[in-house]
Amino acid sequence: MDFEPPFQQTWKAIPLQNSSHEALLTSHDYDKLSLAEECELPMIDLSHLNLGHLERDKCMNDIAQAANQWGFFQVVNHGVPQKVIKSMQYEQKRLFHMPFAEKVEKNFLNLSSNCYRWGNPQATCLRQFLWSEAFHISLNEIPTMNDLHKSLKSTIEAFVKVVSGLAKNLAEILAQPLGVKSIYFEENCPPRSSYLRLNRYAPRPFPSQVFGLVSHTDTDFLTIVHQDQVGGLEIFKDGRWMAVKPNPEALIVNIGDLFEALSNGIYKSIKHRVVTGQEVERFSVAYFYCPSCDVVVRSCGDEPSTYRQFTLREYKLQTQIDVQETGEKVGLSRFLL
Ligand SMILES: O=C(O)CCC(=O)C(=O)O
Ligand SMILES: [Fe+2]
Repeated sequence: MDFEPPFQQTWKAIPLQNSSHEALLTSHDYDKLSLAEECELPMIDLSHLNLGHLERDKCMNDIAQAANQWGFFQVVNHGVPQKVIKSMQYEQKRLFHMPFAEKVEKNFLNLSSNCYRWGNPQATCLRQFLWSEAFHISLNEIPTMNDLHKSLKSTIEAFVKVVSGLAKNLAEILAQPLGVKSIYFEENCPPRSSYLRLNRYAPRPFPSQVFGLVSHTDTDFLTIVHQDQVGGLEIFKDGRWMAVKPNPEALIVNIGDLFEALSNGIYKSIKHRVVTGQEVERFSVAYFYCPSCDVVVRSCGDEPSTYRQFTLREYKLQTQIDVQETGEKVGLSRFLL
């Protein structure tokens, strides 16, 4: 197990006020995590976009409705070949199962130094600790990735190629009812401004649940996620946490903060988190569809804007400050008018 980051030691080193780590694990706060009810996300069959006018319009309407009412939906017949998904899963597992000492090396894969992340260095209490590791890769960096891992690089390239096309299509469909010009994404989201995140959620060594990812919203226009069959993704809907039922055929799509701002709150960037399993590790890959850092995002439509305009650069900077000061991202509410 030389690939496993030292989760347990780091977790134990987090100072506690009045309780022991073991006592906290059996406390009410931790136990109630397991109560999330399972839900199936709205299902969109994208093959309907290629049928007649009526089916196409209904499909587009269903997408906009899901973005408005759930902020999350799943798509099938999405055009990402199973072969590409399978090799992504294979390469991802191989990557995370490399020795921890290599993964933390500065020039590992020839990616930027903060690309590999594990745990949560900023955690000031147990509930902020993450029992997971990730490679957060700017698409900008992929061409210069280390050729020592050729098959990983070519798999990432193949995956990104199809998923970025899907992200753009979905964004354009979502833009239509808002009256946002269909060229908007072509103009503002160059192919290399997006991100890919490979996630591994390590099995937790004790019975009570801990987070793989704490509650958050995504900082992008939209996210496309492929998760394996282990489960653990939860969304906050109608005042409670609901567990997303895995579907082997589907990709998950969720609205990010930038689309919520652009749509003036019509599409919802909702909170989600990942709870880890006890016996098995879980893998997921997320594609974050983003504009260039200096594009000004402003709300569309005739209604008074809920949020002031901002750039992604500004938004990320604010998030960094908030995380440093409070341990958490505050998000869109920082930009309320
Ligand atoms: O692992 C998942 O299912 C979700 C990942 C996620 O929310 C993220 O990377 O932002
Ligand atoms: Fe997320």
